[in-house]
Amino acid sequence: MQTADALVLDRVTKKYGDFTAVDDLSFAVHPGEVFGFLGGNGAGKTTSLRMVLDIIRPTSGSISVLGRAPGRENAPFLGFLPEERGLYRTMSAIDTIVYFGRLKGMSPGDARTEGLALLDRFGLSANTKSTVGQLSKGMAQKVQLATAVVNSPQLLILDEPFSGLDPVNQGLLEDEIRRASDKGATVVFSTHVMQHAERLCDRLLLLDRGAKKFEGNLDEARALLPARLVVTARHSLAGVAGVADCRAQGQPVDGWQDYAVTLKPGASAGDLLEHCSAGGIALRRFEEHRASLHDVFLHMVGTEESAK
Ligand SMILES: Nc1ncnc2c1ncn2[C@@H]1O[C@H](COP(=O)(O)OP(=O)(O)OP(=O)(O)O)[C@@H](O)[C@H]1O
Repeated sequence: MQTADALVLDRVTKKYGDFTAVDDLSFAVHPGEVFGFLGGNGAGKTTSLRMVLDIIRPTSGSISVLGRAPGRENAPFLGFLPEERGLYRTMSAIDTIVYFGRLKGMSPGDARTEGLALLDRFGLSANTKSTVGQLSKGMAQKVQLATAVVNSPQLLILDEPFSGLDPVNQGLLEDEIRRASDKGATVVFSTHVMQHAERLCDRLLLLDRGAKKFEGNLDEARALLPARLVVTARHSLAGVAGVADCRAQGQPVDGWQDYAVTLKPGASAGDLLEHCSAGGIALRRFEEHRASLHDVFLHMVGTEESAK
C-alpha cells in the first residue's frame, strides 16, 4: 500500500447479510486530485465513503486515509459532507459551523473567523444568526458545506454534494471544490450526475453494483467507446482501414452524401483522415463526436435508468 496516497482502498468488501454492497473494491486517490466517485443508485458509493469515515466497518479488506487507518483521530484533517443532510435545527448558522470546527480540533476563535468568512462567501452573511430551521433547504446545505470545509481539510469527501442545489449554488459548489483543490486539498465526491464529474475530475472511478468498472482520467474513460464521426463524402467509407461501420444519412446532394461513421476500437479520427487522403477520397465535412461521460456511463453500466 502506498502511504503517499491520500486515500487507499485495498480489496474492500462490505456485506449486509448475504447482500454484497461493496465487492472487492480497490483504488487509490493521489494527493491533490479531484476524484469522482461515480455510480447509479445503489452502486455502493455511500457505503464506501462511510467506511472511509469509520462510520461503518468493512467486512474484509483495508482502508488507509492520509496514511492512517480510518478513525476519529483523522477528524482534524478531514471534511465530510454526508448524503443525508442533518444539522441541529435550533442552532444558528455560525454556531453550527463553530461547533463542527471545534469537533475537528479548531479553537473557537479560528472556527468563528473562518465560519464568518465562509458564510460571507456563500452569500449568507445576513443569515449568520438565523437558526438552521429558519433557512431554506439550499441555504442549510451551504451551511453544512461550510461545516465540512471550515478546517481547510487535507481530504474533503462529499457524498452527492450537488443534489438539492439550484444551478447557481451548484456553480458555487463547483467553485468551492476548485478552491479547495487549488489550496492543495484532495477532493473525493460521489455523484450520479456526469456533467459535474466531467467538469471537475482529474480522475474518476465508475462503480456498478459494488464493483469497480473503471478507474482513470476522462480521456481514458472516453477511449472506452469507439470514436464516432459524421463525414460528407462522394462514396461510402466502408472498407477504409479502421472503419467498423458507415451508414448513409439522408439523401445525397449534388453527389455528396452524409455518413455516420463508427471506428474500430483503437482507431482514431486522425488515422481515418490520413487513410482518406492517401486513398484520394474527397471529403467535404469531417466531424468527430467526442463521447461524453454520460455516454461512457451508459456503455459501461448498461441502462439509461442507472444514469439518472
Ligand atoms: N444498512 C444497510 N443494510 C442493508 N443494505 C444496505 C444498507 N446500506 C446500504 N445497503 C444496500 O447497499 C447498496 C448500496 O447502497 P449505497 O447507499 O452505498 O448506494 P449509493 O451508490 O450511495 O446509491 P445512491 O446514489 O442511491 O445514494 C444498496 O443496494 C443498499 O440497499
